[in-house]
Amino acid sequence: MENVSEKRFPLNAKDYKLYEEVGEGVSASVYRALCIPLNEIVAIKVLDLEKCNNDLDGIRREVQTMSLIDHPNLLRAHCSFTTGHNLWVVMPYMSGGSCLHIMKSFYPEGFEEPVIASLLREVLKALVYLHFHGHIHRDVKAGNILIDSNGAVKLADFGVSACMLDTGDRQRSRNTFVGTPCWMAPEVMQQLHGYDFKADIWSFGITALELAHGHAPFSKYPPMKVLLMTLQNAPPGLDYERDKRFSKSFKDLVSACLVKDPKKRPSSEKLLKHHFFKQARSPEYLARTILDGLAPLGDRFRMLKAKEADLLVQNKALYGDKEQLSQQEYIRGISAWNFNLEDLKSQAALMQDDGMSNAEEPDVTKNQYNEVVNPAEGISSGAANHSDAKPTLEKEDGFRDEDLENSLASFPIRPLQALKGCFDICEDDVDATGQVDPDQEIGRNEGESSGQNSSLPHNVMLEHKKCLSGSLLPDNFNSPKKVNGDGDRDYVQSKYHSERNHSGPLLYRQKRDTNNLPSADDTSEGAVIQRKGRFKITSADLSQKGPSNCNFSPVCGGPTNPTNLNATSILSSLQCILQQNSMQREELIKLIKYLEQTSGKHGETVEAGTVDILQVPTINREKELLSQVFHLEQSVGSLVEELQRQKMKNAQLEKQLISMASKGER
Ligand SMILES: Nc1ncnc2c1ncn2[C@@H]1O[C@H](COP(=O)(O)OP(=O)(O)OP(=O)(O)O)[C@@H](O)[C@H]1O
Repeated sequence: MENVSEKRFPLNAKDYKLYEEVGEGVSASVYRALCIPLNEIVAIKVLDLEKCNNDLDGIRREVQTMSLIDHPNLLRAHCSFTTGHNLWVVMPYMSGGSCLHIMKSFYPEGFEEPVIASLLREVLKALVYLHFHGHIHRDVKAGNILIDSNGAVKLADFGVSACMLDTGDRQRSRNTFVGTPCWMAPEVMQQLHGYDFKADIWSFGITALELAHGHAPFSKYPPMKVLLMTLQNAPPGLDYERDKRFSKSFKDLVSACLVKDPKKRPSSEKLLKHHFFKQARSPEYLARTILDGLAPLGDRFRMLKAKEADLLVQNKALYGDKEQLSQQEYIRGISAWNFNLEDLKSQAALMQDDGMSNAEEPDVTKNQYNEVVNPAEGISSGAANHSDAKPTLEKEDGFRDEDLENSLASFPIRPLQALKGCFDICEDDVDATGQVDPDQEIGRNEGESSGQNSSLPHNVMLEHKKCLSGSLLPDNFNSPKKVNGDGDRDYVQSKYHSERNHSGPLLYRQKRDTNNLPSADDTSEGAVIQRKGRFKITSADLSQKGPSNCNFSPVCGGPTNPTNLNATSILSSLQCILQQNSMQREELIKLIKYLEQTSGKHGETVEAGTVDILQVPTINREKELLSQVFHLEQSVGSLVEELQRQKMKNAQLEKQLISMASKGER
């Protein structure tokens, strides 16, 4: 590996003496160390390559970026090399640690404005440089703003940075899902049109709020909720009332960055000219103000770690391992947030009930709607001036149930697919087309009516659901179109009436078939002779014979003029009844078998009883259906006869017309 610094840093582990740990990330631990030959204190980031989930490309990218950059506000690597299964990245030691650590230890309520301005200006300079060279940092946050003993500020962590120019076609926007949820721009979450440098400007705005409050907006929420809130709520901002201590220019800066439409965000270059930065001071000022009297970084890190461990134990009792672990990573502000679909689902489920009682962040969102634009100064605070802020009614927590539902319905498809490459997504849940597993759909749609009998095995449950839902015909039987809305309502009604008129399922089928009526031009069954309502008589029907005069109401579910029906539809109805009958039998037999098996342990009595109960109605129903079939056959015959008569009448009329016409010509 190369050595990129002017000084030649050795590429051998034995030339370094590792001291205490001073930081920890997802895949790395950072140590204070001594470079023995140069007698210089350095920081060494030790990455366990075996734990990096084969993301060697990402690591190579980080190291490359760290080596190539050359800007006083960017943390540059002295050198890097592998030792055993670890990668060591040697870099300048930033003894102040990260802004996040400093806030956690001494400024839990955030920094004063001049400090924030001084820090942010340095970060912005780094972003101007990165963006100019085609890089998006993608992980701008207080945890990645490091300070050295002199108050020099450096933006660190290129673990997730991306080069906009690193593909052959010089793509203009990225399509990957990286970053830390709280700081992540909405377009990065959405994955609709990719994203660009402006994603860093959003994160920069969130970082500004983080430095002002001591934590990022929504940081108390589970990641899934953060995603939804970022996408749906008005952008967070400085509150007119709560943040009185901050200037209007600061509020303006934040609201300029936190606009959902990336095009409306200023570039880093433009932002650097913002009047907010007029109050930025020198590194010495920072050193004097926020570093003075701080304990050594290693000690602070140890204390914070112990604090987090306590929190972990407390949370364990409350949430259980999994939830609490992701929260813990979250609290630490780790970038490569490792979630999977199941986590998201369970977090989404938690959201519905948690009441958000311990939430403090929603105030920000809620208050945004109360914020007033100050026309005199042309400055607004918070979301009031965000064109994309939605002035809808919200719950106290700033979160709307309908929105949550809508979002849950739409959200998982695209972002989660995009996430597939980056995180551990359960493949089974979303197929390649983004379709939901039909089995799951069945469970979701029919679960309520079926009462979710969990004691039955899955295959029996599905069959059983069909029985309970009225029609024993499969949904797509003879009718590929699914009936929605009123069609379903009719179906539901029919199932309750099916015992009385024995026409439930058939009625349903007839109704469904109306969705599939051929168009006026459809002549597949012969030319249309007569059309009444949804029925038609075609020339093909006229060739058939049979007895006349019958009543079709049991089949059609209501009084119907038999001349309105054609023989084809009646025959298909008869076939339908027969098929339905045999399917009913099959399913009943399956149920009986299942009950026989499961009740085996209860002995003979139960088994015999079960069969009796189920067999009696089956036999009765079969008889009724057979007699219906007989009636229907008669009806078909009479209809065909009637049609024949009409046909003859027509022929006679036609003859008369022809003879009258020929007389008229003469
Ligand atoms: N050069 C340094 N000097 C002092 N402390 C450092 C240095 N580099 C990193 N740290 C500390 O170590 C922590 C973790 O480092 P880093 O962010 O590079 O790891 P990571 O695995 O990329 O973490 P994350 O993904 O959470 O950003 C930092 O938050 C910081 O507190």
